[in-house]
Amino acid sequence: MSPEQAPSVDLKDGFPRRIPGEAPALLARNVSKIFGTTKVLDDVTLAVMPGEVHGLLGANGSGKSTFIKTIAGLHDPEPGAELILYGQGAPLPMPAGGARRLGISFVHQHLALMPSLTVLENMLLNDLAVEQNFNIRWGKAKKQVAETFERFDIKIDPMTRVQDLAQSDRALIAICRAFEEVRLNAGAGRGILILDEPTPFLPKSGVDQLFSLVRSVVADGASVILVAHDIDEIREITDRATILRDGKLAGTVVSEQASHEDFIELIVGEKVTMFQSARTPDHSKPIAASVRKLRASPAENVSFDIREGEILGLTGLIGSGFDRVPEAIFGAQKDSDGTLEIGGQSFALNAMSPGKAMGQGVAFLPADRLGRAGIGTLSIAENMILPVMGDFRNLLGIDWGKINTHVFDMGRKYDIRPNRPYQDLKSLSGGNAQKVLMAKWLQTLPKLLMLDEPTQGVDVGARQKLFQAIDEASRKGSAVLVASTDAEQLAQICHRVLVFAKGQIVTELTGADITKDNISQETLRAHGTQTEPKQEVA
Ligand SMILES: Nc1ncnc2c1ncn2[C@@H]1O[C@H](COP(=O)(O)OP(=O)(O)OP(=O)(O)O)[C@@H](O)[C@H]1O
Repeated sequence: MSPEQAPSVDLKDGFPRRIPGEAPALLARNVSKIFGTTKVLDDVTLAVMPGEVHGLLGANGSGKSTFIKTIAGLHDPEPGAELILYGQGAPLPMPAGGARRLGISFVHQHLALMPSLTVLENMLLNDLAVEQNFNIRWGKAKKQVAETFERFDIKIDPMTRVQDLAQSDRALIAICRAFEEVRLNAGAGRGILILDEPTPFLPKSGVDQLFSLVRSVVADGASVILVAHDIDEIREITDRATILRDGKLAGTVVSEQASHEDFIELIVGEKVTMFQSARTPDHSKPIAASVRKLRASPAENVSFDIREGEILGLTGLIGSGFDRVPEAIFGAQKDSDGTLEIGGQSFALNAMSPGKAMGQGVAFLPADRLGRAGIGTLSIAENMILPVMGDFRNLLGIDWGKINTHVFDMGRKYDIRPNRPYQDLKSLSGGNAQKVLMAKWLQTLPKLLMLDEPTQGVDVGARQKLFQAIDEASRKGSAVLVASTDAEQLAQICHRVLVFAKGQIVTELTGADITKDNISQETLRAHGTQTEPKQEVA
């Protein structure tokens, strides 16, 4: 945001005002929410000014999504809550469709897209909910969506089915739909766009694209609330930020006046020691797995070895093919080719299956946590216990008492909140669900553990615990393959990082060269100046 666009800050009452006496675009006061016996929001007040980008931060389970879903009308708040938009009282509980009519649009964590419908149908989903299909002029709608995509520089065919899109493209569609809604429904110079963790699925270029859209929306006078875990992103794009801790307001800060450490302390409530791996691969350890001539479009002719106890990062821009590698090794990717050597045997990847891979001690945690990685309608215990169910059989069948004790201990170890083994996975906050799924695989001590974006949506404090757990698994002998676009995460945990461009490994970083800046630079450089690919890395 340029200085003339940025709202000036009047700290007398904590609200930045562009015009003296200007009312907040959104003022939510005294919002509380109780689920069962747990108060997950406790008297939260948030004010967002016209033209402001306001960050909303907090540890996993601190209540951010619940707060947003309350504004959206998906949850009813406890009595006493108030919502005031541009100085006018608005209904709370919010009736169905009410927020949209009042010019508030949302991108929720689950994106609210229908995978079996086309991109075009998804762009019109809210209209489809209120209009008969034949009332929609499809030709005109297709043209409008094409124009919108052009304005947002999105290169996706509107007739593609959403189920065929990468997660990052799905996020762009949901974001684009919300931006359009605000523009069309709110009226000139108004509107509130609420983005609940839109960035974890986006590559760096997508984040830049999103931020330039955010800047253009607020330059027109609309306001944006952005929920994110990435403190650097929050400091880059927001004017102010509100931090929730255990459902309560921990503070509101002017973003450029708060340091990275200030944010961490407000989020966690204490200082946090950042995890850092030793970054020294042990070359004396035997090779745990060898991948040869792997092909899984766009990955092509990829070969590398991974040693026992090694944490190997795979990275690149989205579309460079690095994220296809774990899927292909696990037999979860159709039309892949090449071989995997593990445990003294060689497996053709075109005949690989998840069952075969697991039989060889290979575990894989995909990024899609409530799609392919976990089952939302099953409990924490059922999800966590699936790969080790056999250990809990006795003569009478499955010993659920023993399972609950084990899952509770794992919950304590990985800081899963709430630590209730019988609770459905889908009722956990995004980050806590991810901790359950990580624990599920870490407990099996696999020969080869493959993680796709393992700490997506996990807060800064819990991340350090997961990094320690990954490190512990590697010290016990697991070879760990981490596919991620998160350079900071890779720099914290990896012993070696392979950078991909156009389907090939083009750079290898080891030891002290593994820094956040180096990984980001190499990723961009590899994309722009790809020369001779490295065919084989050992
Ligand atoms: N429908 C529900 N039923 C019971 N508990 C719920 C429900 N929805 C949320 N919770 C609980 O409310 C608390 C706050 O969850 P919420 O999703 O708001 O956290 P969050 O701050 O958005 O976390 P994250 O960063 O992990 O997304 C969590 O303990 C969660 O388990």
